[in-house]
Order: sequence, then C-alpha cells, then structure tokens
Amino acid sequence: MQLQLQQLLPVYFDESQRNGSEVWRKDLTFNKGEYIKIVAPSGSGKSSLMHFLYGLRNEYNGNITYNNNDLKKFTAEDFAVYRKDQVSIVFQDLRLFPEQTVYENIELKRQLNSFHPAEKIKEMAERLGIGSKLKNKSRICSYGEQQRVAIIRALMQPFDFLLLDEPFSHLDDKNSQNAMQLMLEEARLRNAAIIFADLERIDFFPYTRLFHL
Ligand SMILES: Nc1ncnc2c1ncn2[C@@H]1O[C@H](COP(=O)(O)OP(=O)(O)OP(=O)(O)O)[C@@H](O)[C@H]1O
Repeated sequence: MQLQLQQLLPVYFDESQRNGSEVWRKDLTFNKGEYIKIVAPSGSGKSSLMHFLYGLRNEYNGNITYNNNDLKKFTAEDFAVYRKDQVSIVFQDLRLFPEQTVYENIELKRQLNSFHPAEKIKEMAERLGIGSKLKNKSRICSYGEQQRVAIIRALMQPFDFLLLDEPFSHLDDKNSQNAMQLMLEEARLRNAAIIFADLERIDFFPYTRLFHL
C-alpha cells in the first residue's frame, strides 16, 4: 500500500512558492505503517495537499498515485472505495452534520464500513472526554469538542492512511495527547500510516519522517 507524489504542485502556486519545500515538486513515496509529519506554516498549502490526497480536488500539476493508480483517473466508484476502505481524514474544517447528534455523526460513518462495533463509540467518546455529549447536536458543541467528534468519526472505518489536517488546533495539550494516543493505537491495529500536517507546535507525534511544506 503506497501513496506516491510525483512533482506535485497546486496549479495556483507560482514557482516561488515551491522554493524550499520538501514536498512540492518532489517525488515522494509514503508507505503503510509510516508516521509522516508535515510541518506547514499557514498558507503553505497544507489543506490543499490533504484535499488532493483525499481526492476532493485535482487542481494540481504532477501526479498522485495510490498503489500505482493515478487519482486523476479514478471514477466515482473508485473514490467511494478509496474513502471507505483505504483513506480516512480529519478535515481542518471538520465537516460534521450540525443538526445530527454527536453519536449520529459518528454512527453514520461507522455504518458505511464498520471497523468497530457500535459500543466503541461510547468508549472512545469517554476516553476523549466527550462521553456526556453524545446526545447533543454537534452544532452546540464547542469547536474543541467537535474536533474530538471528527477524530473518533475518522477511526470508525478501515484505512491504510489516516490524513490529519491540524486536528488539534482547538485542543489543549492534555486533550491533544490523549487523542494522538488513541489515533496511534488505531493506526497500529490496521498497520496504517498517519500523515499529519500541522504547524510546528505539536511535538508529541512520534514521526518516522518529517517534511517541511
Ligand atoms: N482553489 C484555489 N484557487 C486559488 N488559490 C487557492 C485555492 N485554494 C487555496 N488557494 C491558495 O493557496 C494557498 C494555500 O491554501 P491552503 O488552504 O492549502 O493553505 P494552508 O496551508 O492549509 O493554510 P492555513 O494553515 O491558513 O489553513 C493560499 O494562499 C490560498 O489562498
């Protein structure tokens, strides 16, 4: 299981924006089981990269391949399988359903392709300190609580790669470390890779490779 980036660059970047980058316009291979940290100052294209890897957008030059298959050639069905079985994501803007409860947001994902039984939802929510929020609509949860909902939701499915786009921006260190620990355990269960893009500040991610975007 491999994600390969070949000479990738957003079409809306000019050549100066790739200077000094260890990702843009490089040839990189990410393998299952690796922990990749991408240090990305604001505006360096962190969300663009995550959206490209997840196949949501394709305004880039160069190629992204998953097991040698070019994402630009994927059909809608290929993407459905990709996002159900192979790649999970925590978006920077979370993308929860505001009118659904915390539990429903997570359960909807779990039902698409269950890696865990339903009991895991309560267990993980309690572990991350949002056990008492399961019946609340997600729109009334604080942003930090919603971040934890998005994290648990991402862990309901199978995956080879877990993409994290600033997942702890509204969490204190203790909550962030707690959530990181859970994600590491879940990645190990699947022998999956984590691709974690953030500002410099997180120092408790045990990365195996580091790139500056
Ligand atoms: N579709 C687009 N068309 C044109 N420019 C874009 C597009 N998407 C993003 N950009 C620009 O590309 C740059 C990088 O945006 P992106 O959201 O990927 O950065 P980021 O590193 O995630 O930023 P932040 O940390 O502030 O969220 C920004 O200057 C943004 O305005």
